[in-house]
Amino acid sequence: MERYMLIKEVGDGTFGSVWRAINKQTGEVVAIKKMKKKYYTWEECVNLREVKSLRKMNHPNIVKLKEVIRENNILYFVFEYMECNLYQLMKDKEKLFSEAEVRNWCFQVFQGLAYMHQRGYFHRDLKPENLLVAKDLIKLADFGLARETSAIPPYTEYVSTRWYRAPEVLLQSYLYGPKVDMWAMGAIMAELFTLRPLFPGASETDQIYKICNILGTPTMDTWSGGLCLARNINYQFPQFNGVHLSVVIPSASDDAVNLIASLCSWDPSKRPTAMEALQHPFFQSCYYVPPSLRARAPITRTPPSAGTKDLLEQQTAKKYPVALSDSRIAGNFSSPKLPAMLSTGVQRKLDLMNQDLNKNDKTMKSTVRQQKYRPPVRNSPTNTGEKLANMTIAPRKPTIGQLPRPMKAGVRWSGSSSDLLIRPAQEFQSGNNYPRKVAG
Ligand SMILES: Nc1ncnc2c1ncn2[C@@H]1O[C@H](COP(=O)(O)OP(=O)(O)OP(=O)(O)O)[C@@H](O)[C@H]1O
Repeated sequence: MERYMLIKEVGDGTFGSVWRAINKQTGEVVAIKKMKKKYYTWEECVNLREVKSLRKMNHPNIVKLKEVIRENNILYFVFEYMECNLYQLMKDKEKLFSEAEVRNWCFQVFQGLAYMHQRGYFHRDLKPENLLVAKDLIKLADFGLARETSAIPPYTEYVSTRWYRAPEVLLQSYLYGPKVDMWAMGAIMAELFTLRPLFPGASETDQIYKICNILGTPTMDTWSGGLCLARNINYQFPQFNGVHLSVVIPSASDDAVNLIASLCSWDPSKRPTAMEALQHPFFQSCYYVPPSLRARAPITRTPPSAGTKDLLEQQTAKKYPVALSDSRIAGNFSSPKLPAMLSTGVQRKLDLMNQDLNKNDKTMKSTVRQQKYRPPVRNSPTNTGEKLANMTIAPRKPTIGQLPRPMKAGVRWSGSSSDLLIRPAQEFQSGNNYPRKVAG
């Protein structure tokens, strides 16, 4: 560790604190995650999920693990450094992000996800804090909960931060898969548009309540498997008709709303894969023609109906999807100031995915924000957590089209989930000191 000089703490997670540091020999700025738990042998370290999964991943939208160091029984991960996380970008934002910005980020995240899902991993804890941003680049981080899809269920331990937790996980399915990441992305994408969490549940029960409130109660048609899961744990869904997502996310285009709606399908099998999401019309403009080709070829967009094959054919034809959908950003590609990672990594994205498709058959089948974004306290991840088992929520009076009340700064609540929806905003205490901890 003497090779590194720690500069400043930039993050304090459940498992470790993260520092901006400098490699004294090379001058390179890195992020060093110092694990809180002590590690007395190397075997313990190499078996860590974060190590096992990350060392196998090499993708421009997945944060690069450079080195693992164990010194005095303390474990350090050395990562490439990223400027901030997506939550930090959202929390102080006064104006909404443009759709082009949302599109750019989401396109990249789906590429990272497509890559990791194809390699047989899923993340399981996607949330804005785990999406790291540097300029126009965004990368998946925090693989502490990543899991191999080939791992044998049941998956019983704690999974994912509540607000982004898929309904099958909330209902204690032991057989969930990569589609949990797609659900989380639907919730994150909506949050990028509104700067407020889509399903800010105050507890696991309230989490399902909030989902029902927006999506409508699941039915045999929309999610028969979910009704079984609920029955298994003696849980009764609250009754809601739901609202159209365009009402909840008014600034999003029809394409964006359509994609979010399919990502947030109750039934995991109805959610698109990451590869399918990349081909959604919302990303139609995300195809970048390198400057060298611009004079010769017009930008070709992926037809809305294009399948994987078409997409891959387009890559072969050197139409690089780089999630840079406006000309200002695209122009940056010819800039000599462009960071090396942009010039090398980004254009390889779908090429890498293409390789993986062939190689790896393990693939499993602008308005000012009205309220400051101040989520509630959350508990640390826990294996026990509160459970829905044996808990029955009496059907509440159906409230057609009722939306969660905008969250006030520092909203704190006690009482039932329904209170949250009906209490006047002024009853909420205000204050800005709420840590964004919603796990459990
Ligand atoms: N490579 C990086 N570059 C810059 N900042 C980083 C980097 N990695 C992590 N961070 C910052 O540190 C925070 C915590 O990191 P990380 O999520 O890996 O820790 P954790 O203990 O696993 O957290 P969690 O409580 O989410 O499980 C991130 O939200 C981010 O703000």
